Amino acid sequence: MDDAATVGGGVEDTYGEDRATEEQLVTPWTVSVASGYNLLRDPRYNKGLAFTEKERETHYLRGLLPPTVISQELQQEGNERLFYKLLIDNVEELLPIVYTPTVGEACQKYGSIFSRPQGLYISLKEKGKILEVLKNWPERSIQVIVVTDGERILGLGDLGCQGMGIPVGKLSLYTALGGVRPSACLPITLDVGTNNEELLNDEFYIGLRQRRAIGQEYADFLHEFMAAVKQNYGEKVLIQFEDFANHNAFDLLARYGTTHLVFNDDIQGTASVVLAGLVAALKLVGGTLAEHTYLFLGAGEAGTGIAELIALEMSRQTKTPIDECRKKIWLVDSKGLIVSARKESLQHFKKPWAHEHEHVGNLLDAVNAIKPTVLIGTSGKGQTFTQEVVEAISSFNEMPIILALSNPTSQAECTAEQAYTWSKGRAVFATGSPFDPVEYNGKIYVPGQANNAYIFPGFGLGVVMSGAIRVHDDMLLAASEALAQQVTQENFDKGLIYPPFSNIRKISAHIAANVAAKAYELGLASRRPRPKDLVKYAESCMYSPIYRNYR
Ligand SMILES: NC(=O)C1=CN([C@@H]2O[C@H](COP(=O)(O)OP(=O)(O)OC[C@H]3O[C@@H](n4cnc5c(N)ncnc54)[C@H](OP(=O)(O)O)[C@@H]3O)[C@@H](O)[C@H]2O)C=CC1
Ligand SMILES: CC(=O)C(=O)O
Ligand SMILES: [Mg+2]
Repeated sequence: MDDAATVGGGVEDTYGEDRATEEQLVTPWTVSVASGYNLLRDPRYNKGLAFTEKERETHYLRGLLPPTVISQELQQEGNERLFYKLLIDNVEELLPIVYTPTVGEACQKYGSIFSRPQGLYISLKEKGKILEVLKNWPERSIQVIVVTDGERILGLGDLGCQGMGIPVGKLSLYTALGGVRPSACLPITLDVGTNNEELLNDEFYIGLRQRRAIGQEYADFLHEFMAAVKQNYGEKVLIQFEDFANHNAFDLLARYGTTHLVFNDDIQGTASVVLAGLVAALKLVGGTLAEHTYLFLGAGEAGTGIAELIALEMSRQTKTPIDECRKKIWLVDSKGLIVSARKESLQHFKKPWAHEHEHVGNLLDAVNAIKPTVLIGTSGKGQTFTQEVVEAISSFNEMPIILALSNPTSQAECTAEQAYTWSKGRAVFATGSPFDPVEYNGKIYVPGQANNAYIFPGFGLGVVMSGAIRVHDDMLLAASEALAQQVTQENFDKGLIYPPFSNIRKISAHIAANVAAKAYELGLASRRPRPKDLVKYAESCMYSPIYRNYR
């Protein structure tokens, strides 16, 4: 039986209050019905001018609102359902505000804009008491946690405690794009200090003013957190690691992948979305995955994560050992091309990519030496796909595939305009942050957005709705396949390798269904019986922001 299991009469004892002995501490939660002024101040239940006459009468709202009653569609105020309705109905327009690039700026300024808690802050001060801190969060039935320690926020570096904007933003997409209800989502920032001097000296900084904990201290803190989450929410809560630095991210995933339901969005979600884009791109440029040659700028979480999933899919398709497939993929890091002579000094996640080749010191030389058909930027450094680089890859490819994945916009390896102009309109191009369409030689080019936001909401829904207990690589491939299948001829005709975000709820339902199907096939799904039509089931599970009627 798990920790949130039933007691005596089958009543759920989520926080163990009924089972607690007299010596054990319990949290005195109360539940009350909101009415009057308090109801209007509660973002979860407030409907503002959309309260009906009857609701105004029964909930003591007379006089607190002007007399007019208007529909949700016309409302201009702020509450949770209205927020999600607006976001879902205008997703393409609002994504850049809720998500990259604006979320990056919000993190940079989080100290000055902090007003109310949107998630849990768990700092080193809480060591030994993390379970108690989790119990302070008012929601008990949590299905998805996005957690960061703020060390690699987008391509903006260490933003410490102010990284909270990322879990908050990601989880709002879980709801808007994937239909996971907001009350089941919990954003968490683990504050283990920051090495960002500017923040340490900023009077408005909201985090601990100390340098980052490392080594055993860090590992113990994370271990307490992971154990507390499992104890409090059970085995089936999905823990999404987000924007950790790579020296911790790979280890955390390996360490907890066998004991918890964990997913690293930067390594795994990004890999799944990029593989989908590449599979779709092949319809435009021709060839199979194995017939292409890949060069990455950036060999961290995103770069090596994508490389590994491409190699895995290639290996499945060609029935060739994965080691052989890896040889089609090359990566450049801050020291140049990753080659076998560097193997000893490489971080472990780079070692599989250290192929036989002479030293190459920079990207341009690597492009000319490797002659890739696909160039992928995951360096977090802006303007690194220079004119020479784009011209070089365009000189030996009719249609080079160029993905500038680094976020936010300021860190993109090149802009859409640069990619189309320098490739003379021949590049199949997508970016991590959104770029407007570009007119080149009288033709309009629409860059797609290669961002893990296509994958994680649907992936998470699939995991949650099937009651999966572990994440398996095949579930990432399933998500990727479902996304690639959603690209229509109309999208291809515009040069797009991703479907528009305006259809994202439908796309997410397909991704969720494919992921759930794989979880059942692998014996990892605990929800029985398996729903027959998983797409319909996914749609039926999705949160809708339409106002509910109050008694
Ligand atoms: N579009 C999307 O969905 C996603 C985009 N990203 C973006 O990708 C970027 C990287 O993220 P992530 O992989 O997690 O970061 P990491 O820190 O793990 O990796 C960065 C890599 O880039 C290399 N690098 C840095 N500067 C240069 C340079 N000037 N020349 C060559 N290589 C360089 C680093 O080299 P070294 O190892 O030598 O230090 C490292 O290998 C971020 O901007 C992030 O926003 C991430 C996830 C998803
Ligand atoms: C998109 C994302 O996860 C990142 O840039 O880190
Ligand atoms: Mg990220």
